[in-house]
Amino acid sequence: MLTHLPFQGKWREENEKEKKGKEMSLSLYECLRAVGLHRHYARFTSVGICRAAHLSALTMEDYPILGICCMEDRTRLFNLVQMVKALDLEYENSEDYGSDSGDEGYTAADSSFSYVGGEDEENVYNDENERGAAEMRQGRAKGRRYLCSLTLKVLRYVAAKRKTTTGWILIAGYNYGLPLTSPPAPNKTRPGAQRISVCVRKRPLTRTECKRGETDVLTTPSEECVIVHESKEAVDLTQYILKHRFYFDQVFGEESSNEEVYQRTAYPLVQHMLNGGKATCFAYGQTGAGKTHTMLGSPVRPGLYALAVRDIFAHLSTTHMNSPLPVYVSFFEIYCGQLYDLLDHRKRLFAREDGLKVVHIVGLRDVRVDSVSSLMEVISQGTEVRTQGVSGVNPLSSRSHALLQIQLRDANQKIAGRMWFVDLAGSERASDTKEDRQSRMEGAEINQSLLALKECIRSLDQEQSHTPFRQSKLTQVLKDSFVGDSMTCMIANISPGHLATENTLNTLRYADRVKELKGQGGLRGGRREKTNHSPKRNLSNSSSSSSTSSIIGTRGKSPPKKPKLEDLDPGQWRVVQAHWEQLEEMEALCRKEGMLLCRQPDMAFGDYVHKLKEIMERKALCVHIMKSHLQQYLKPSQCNQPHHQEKE
Ligand SMILES: Nc1ncnc2c1ncn2[C@@H]1O[C@H](COP(=O)(O)OP(=O)(O)OP(=O)(O)O)[C@@H](O)[C@H]1O
Repeated sequence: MLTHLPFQGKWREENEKEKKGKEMSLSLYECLRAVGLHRHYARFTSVGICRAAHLSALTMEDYPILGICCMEDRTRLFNLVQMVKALDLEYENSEDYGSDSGDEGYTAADSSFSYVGGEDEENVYNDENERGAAEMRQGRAKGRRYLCSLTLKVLRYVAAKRKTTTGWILIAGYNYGLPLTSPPAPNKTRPGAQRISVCVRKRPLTRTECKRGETDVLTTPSEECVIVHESKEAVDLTQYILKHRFYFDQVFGEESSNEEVYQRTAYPLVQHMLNGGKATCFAYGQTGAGKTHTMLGSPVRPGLYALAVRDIFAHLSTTHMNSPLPVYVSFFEIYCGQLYDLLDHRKRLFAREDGLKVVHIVGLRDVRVDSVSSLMEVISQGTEVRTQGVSGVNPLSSRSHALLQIQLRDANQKIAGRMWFVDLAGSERASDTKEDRQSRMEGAEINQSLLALKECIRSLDQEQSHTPFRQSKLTQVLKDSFVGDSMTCMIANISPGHLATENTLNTLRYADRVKELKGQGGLRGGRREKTNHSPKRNLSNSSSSSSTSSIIGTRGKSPPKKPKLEDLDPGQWRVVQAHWEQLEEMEALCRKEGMLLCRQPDMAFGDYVHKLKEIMERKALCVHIMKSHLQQYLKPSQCNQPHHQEKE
């Protein structure tokens, strides 16, 4: 407590000695500022507390003397004192810390600081003492470095502490530190009625996962929202939880049945097909996340294939009673960029474009089915020969994309409706796969095709004139589904276990990207306005949109505002920092490999990270970068430096 401390005596003397005409302390001010108590700085110094280290002697009884009265300020000071106490040992033992280097060397003028040591001090010492003076200067320089790191530690500690003590950290639509998704607009159309819908399905923990003691890190608070609770560790080793919130057209919890999922995802597509249209339903996700369970199901719980065919036959039997349209199915896989017929002993197939740019799969076997059971028989034949492999995540992982095509044909054998069900290969990172060459090639091929698929769906969504079908075999054979009046639904399957958190986040980010730019001129614009209250959303919006305006200046928009670093929480600082370093590293590697790095204005931070990861994995030749654009938002060096925050 202050009354028992010789602060009026020993500290003051010490401080008098230390200051010697120099200005007031930096680190104390910075520490107080970090917790929002800098307005009390004068009071602190007036009672002799001029250095951050002095704070460790404070007790709560001293708070009123220092003008700290309200509960909030008391809590802040308490946290700060604990922090300084925790660092005390380091402070005492630090070799870097010069014996006389307290808070000297800096001036405090309101909230801006400048260094005033150095030159002036040299005059204090004469030539004989030059060596000693040089040593002292060195000591001070070390001291200043130490002070800087101390201040940083205090800042990080306090920020982390503040978050942990208040509970969870919430990051909306988390994307490498940049939130992307927004809550859905209130009057949105039903998922099935949209041309493109993106849904998420969470499966329950399996028995094996339960036995392993895995915990469920996913919650689905509403039909459109899923939250990932990611366990993290702060710099001071404090554990905290990051909550990543994502919004989709439809989110299915673990209690949802295949029938329910079907009704809200594929059923509208089947109706569209029965009206002569084209539709595609994708199951996407990490291996073991439930794609096959959703698509194929089991005899007891039939999946989307069977449920769709059930409805098709039911419809045909009522509307075409006399001569129902024949139903044909074909089933093939795309493995390492090659097509194999699963209904014809894995015969190699070729996708060829005719003069009208229509893609045909030459040699593909069609099988006519007349009931659900005959369809299931055909599918089980094909599934048996589908390529599977061992991934780091799953001992029996699907390593190919399986495509089931259901066609209705009229009397002239012309297509009167077509539907694709695509069970995509496991989306886990290539690094999760085994190290042999074949597995790496599989992983790279899968990644490339998934990326191409995302691009195609996005361009379809935005009604762009050019859709990059040829980027992969998958998009090439599905070309027909991306043009005209087609409908698409993507079901992102996610595993709830904590060990799968990273892959789950990647799946959700991917799905989020597919949907991200939905209706740039419409829905998303509306959403953006609606959700601009959050500083994090401001960051997201400014980083992922209108990025050209400040660089190219062609869109007539005012430049996006810089996000303020104080608006980011510590979790974001760290992630941005970490990914930035990773980026630099990857970029350097790309250059070393002689790769061409070209820049494209409309690229968000998350995309950039993804692209670089992709390129590192598949060694492609081109990556689109808007680094200078990113830099203006996310200067990593600023993340930890309060001085820069000040300037912001
Ligand atoms: N919604 C669910 N309810 C109950 N069990 C599920 C559900 N989804 C998946 N499972 C179970 O989880 C396990 C893995 O599911 P599944 O084989 O469908 O994964 P996958 O994503 O198809 O994997 P891969 O890509 O390797 O083929 C299976 O045992 C399956 O029965």
